[in-house]
This record gives sequence, C-alpha cells and structure tokens, in this order.
Amino acid sequence: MTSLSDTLAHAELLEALSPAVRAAGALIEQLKANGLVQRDKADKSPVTEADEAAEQLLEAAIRKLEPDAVIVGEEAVAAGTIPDAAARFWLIDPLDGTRDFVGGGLDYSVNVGLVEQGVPTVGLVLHPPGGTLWTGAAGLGAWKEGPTEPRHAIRTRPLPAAAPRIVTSRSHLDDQTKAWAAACPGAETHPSGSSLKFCLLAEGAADAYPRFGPTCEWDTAAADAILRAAGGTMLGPDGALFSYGKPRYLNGGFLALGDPSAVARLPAFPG
Ligand SMILES: Nc1ncnc2c1ncn2[C@@H]1O[C@H](COP(=O)(O)O)[C@@H](OP(=O)(O)O)[C@H]1O
Ligand SMILES: [Mg+2]
Repeated sequence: MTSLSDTLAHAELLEALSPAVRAAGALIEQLKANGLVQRDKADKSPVTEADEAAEQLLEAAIRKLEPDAVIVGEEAVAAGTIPDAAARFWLIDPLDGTRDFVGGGLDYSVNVGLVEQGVPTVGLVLHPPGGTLWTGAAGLGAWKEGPTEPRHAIRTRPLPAAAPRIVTSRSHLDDQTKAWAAACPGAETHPSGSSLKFCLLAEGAADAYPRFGPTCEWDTAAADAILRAAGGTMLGPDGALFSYGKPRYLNGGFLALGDPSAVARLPAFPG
C-alpha cells in the first residue's frame, strides 16, 4: 500500500502530471478534428469518445506515479466504478464543459485534482483549444502558462470597489444566480463554461463565481485547488470552506471568491 510518506511532494506531482494533462488535451483536439461521436449518459448529459480516452490517459498517468491511488473519474463513475472516498484521493474530469464542446464552443477543460483530508491541495486545469495550463498546490502557489506566455505565478485580486466581475455558468444559469448577481451593485456578469471560471478568479480577471445548482466534485476540485493556492476561497452555503469526499461526490451550491474578504461586501450567499 502507498503511505503518505511514499507519495511525491506536491511540486513533483505538478511537474509529473503537467505533460499528461497536455497529452490528454492534444488527444481531445485530435479526436475533435476527426469528428466526434456523441451519446447521452444515464443522466442525459452528453459524452464522447474524447471524454473516455482522455480519462484513461490521465488515470494511467496517476497510476504510474501512485499504483494504489484512489481515483474518482467522471466517466468511470458513469460506468459504475465508484470508489469510497478516502483520506487522499484524486478527482478527474477529463472534459469539463462537454455540452459546450459538442456544441462547437471552446469553453471546455481537462481537470485533475488531488484531495487530502477533504481539502483540494493540488490542481491542474488545461484549456485545450488555447493550450493554456493553470496549476496550483496548497502552500506553494499557482501558475499559468500558454503558447504566448511562459510559466508565471498568478494571484487573485482584491475585490474592486467599482464593477466587480461575476462569472456564471452559461449552460446552467438559473434564476437564483441571476438574482444574486443583480444584487451586486455595479457588477458585470460574464457567462462562461466549465472550470475555466475558477481560473479567471485565480488569475485576478474576475471576482466571484456563485453557483446555486449542483455540480460534481470532479467539476470543481482541480480548479478550486488552484483558486485557493492563488489566494482565493471557496465557501459552501453554510459559509464554511467547501469540502470534498461528500456522498456520491455531489456538490451543493458554492460561492468561489478571489478575495476572501469580499464575502462581507457581496450579497449574502445563498441569500
Ligand atoms: N444537475 C447536475 N448535477 C450534477 N452536475 C451537474 C448538474 N448540472 C451541471 N452539472 C455539471 O456542471 C458541469 C458544467 O458546468 P458549467 O455549466 O459551468 O459549464 C458539467 O460538467 P461536464 O461537462 O464535465 O459533464 C456537469 O457535470
Ligand atoms: Mg464536468
């Protein structure tokens, strides 16, 4: 069995997994260029061969580092492989934003996150169309790198006094979210798809991401780790830090913030 002392340090995990996440992104782009075959899962959400192939690649990359790793992957769960939550486990969403992806949109991402004692501690998020990779690890910091920008540290920004930027789901925008955003004086709202919303907070390009409806833990863990490592926070409806390893890996609503002190200056969440 792998013990905590056997596992690689967080910085080494980021280094070892970055090429795998990039390879998964390249595979997704290649399969997209070849033409996608789409079908509906039991929950009626779409899935393609790109989701499944990318998850297999990522799972193999984690197993190479940690043969006994507990890995919770979106497509494996859909196929009935649902590991019990452990003190240390990985969450993979090989293609977050599949609806956008199959619709020809570009807001989709590859996500790998590590959870330790309920806290997301390591995260990698790739935007395959743009080739941008965000990474972060608890206590170490967060980084961004892309074709036109070398790897550099990112930080969240203080909540601006005027015109805070609120990111919301494009495909699951509900009335509660609209009402919360409308109650923020002078706010600009930007609908977008997938975990990329957290990355905008992490790099200081947006301030809040309210989500009232459910998501799954693999949708948020990787990007949540990056956001926290960049100085942000992620709160549940009770105002406590959002935790992982919940029943069925199902998330309730959350409020992700770039500036943790913003919670006192924004409308009450969930209201
Ligand atoms: N009712 C629901 N229950 C669980 N997860 C949901 C959900 N509605 C949406 N999601 C999740 O929200 C993700 C999309 O987020 P967004 O709306 O911000 O783009 C989807 O990820 P996938 O595309 O990986 O399936 C999906 O898992
Ligand atoms: Mg997802």
